[in-house]
Amino acid sequence: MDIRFTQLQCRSSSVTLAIDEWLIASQQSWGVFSTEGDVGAILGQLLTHTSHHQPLDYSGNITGVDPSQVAVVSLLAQQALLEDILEQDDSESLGYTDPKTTVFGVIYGQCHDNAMTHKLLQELDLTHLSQSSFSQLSTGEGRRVMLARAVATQVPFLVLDEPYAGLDVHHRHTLTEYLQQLSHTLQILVVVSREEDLPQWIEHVALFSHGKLDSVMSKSEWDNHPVINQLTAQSGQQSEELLALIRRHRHSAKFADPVFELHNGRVAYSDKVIFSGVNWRIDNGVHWQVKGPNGCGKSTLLGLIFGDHPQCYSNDIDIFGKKRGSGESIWEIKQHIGMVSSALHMQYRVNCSALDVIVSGFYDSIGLYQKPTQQQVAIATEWLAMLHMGHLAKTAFKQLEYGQQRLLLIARAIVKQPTLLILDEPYQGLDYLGRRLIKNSLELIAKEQLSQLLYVSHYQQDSLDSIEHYIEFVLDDAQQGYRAVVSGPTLK
Ligand SMILES: Nc1ncnc2c1ncn2[C@@H]1O[C@H](COP(=O)(O)OP(=O)(O)OP(=O)(O)O)[C@@H](O)[C@H]1O
Repeated sequence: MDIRFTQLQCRSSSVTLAIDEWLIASQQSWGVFSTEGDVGAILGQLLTHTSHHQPLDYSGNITGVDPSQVAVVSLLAQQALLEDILEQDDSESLGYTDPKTTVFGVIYGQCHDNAMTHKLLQELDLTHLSQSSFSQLSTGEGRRVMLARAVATQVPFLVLDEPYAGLDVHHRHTLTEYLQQLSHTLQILVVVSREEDLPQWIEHVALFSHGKLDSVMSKSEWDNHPVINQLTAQSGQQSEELLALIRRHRHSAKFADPVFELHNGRVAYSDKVIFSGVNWRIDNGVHWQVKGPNGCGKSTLLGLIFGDHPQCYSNDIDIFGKKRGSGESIWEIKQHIGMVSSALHMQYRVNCSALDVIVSGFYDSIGLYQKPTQQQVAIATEWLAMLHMGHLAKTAFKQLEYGQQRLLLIARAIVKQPTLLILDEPYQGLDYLGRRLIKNSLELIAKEQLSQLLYVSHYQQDSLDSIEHYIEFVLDDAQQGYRAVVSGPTLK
């Protein structure tokens, strides 16, 4: 397809996109780097004539595109599919068998071709998950299914919005090679907000700044472009301002030491053991990063701490000085914990306003069901301004782009300054500046001990200087599933 954008101006309630002139010539694949805003989501909607919220309002021209021949992979599309599948599985659950939409079914549903489905399962390292329920997959597993599903549509043009988000190092590497192979037969638009995610094989790069197409260039020109240095300088000052806000409202609380202890932890499902023999203690004031490949059980482990994993009562856990299951209420525990994760993002399906989402952090609720105090509203309003979302205070959470939703959920987790701040791949969907802002702020929160961090990210670049303790899951050939290796300066 020869796709040409001319004098395009696009505006939705929450984002804007502007392109004076851009030609994606037939056979070309492009990398798109965006400093700010959900450019990938809007491009995907424009090229497929679909909209997740209200129809997109735009002026100018887009020529040469056949929307039925374009497929999009994005975090928002993954979220929407998951919601549909949960609804569908729920509505079928009145029967005697446990309904589940399998990974195989999700891919097969697009091509109705057994051989192709098996080939895609193999190419994307999903064969072992073929009969797993789509809704129970880990984040990285789900991302790979979304890509397989898009390829199964057999359209000649793919828009991949942050295709590497949530993938572990190994799968990021294999995906790059896989996309290169695909690019020989179809056109791909890879939209990223991390400079290291632009595949080396990409020849053309479009740079978007503040939602506007700033320039187009070759990959080698991109490699020497100064934009990253400029952005890094810009984000430093903003983070200081955010920390000043957190400091202004800081309060102190005393907690038992250790904060959390898991003895011989084990999580298993009928068909597999995820991990076993996990012994882990979180001492007061120590920050931890949880590491390991997709599907090893990182989110599961954090769910045991947070208390929303069904197997948290079958494990031997002490938290905040109490044995779990000894009569404590889940709210007693949760009031000391702030949490950001893809699972929470998925659960946050109520339709409250952007401001209320942040306020709901004071009550640990999904949605807001109590009348907040004036001070709580004032603090949440300050947060919104800091995130450049003041104008969206009354906009419904569901109307916002995925990255904006994620920023709100991060603010929701931090706003009450919890003892434990659990950040399970917090940056998913954030643009470059949003990610820098949050990363710098977390670094400062950790350094000043404003909260104790439990942190998951697959990117080496996301490492926080203040985190020196690691729990890493490694596959154990001698036993089924993973075991955990803990390391850090105060541990032997
Ligand atoms: N109800 C369930 N039944 C069977 N398997 C499940 C169920 N729920 C989760 N799993 C599996 O448990 C494993 C661990 O999932 P988890 O989300 O903890 O992984 P993770 O380490 O956080 O992965 P990622 O890096 O992709 O986020 C995955 O393989 C997932 O498919």
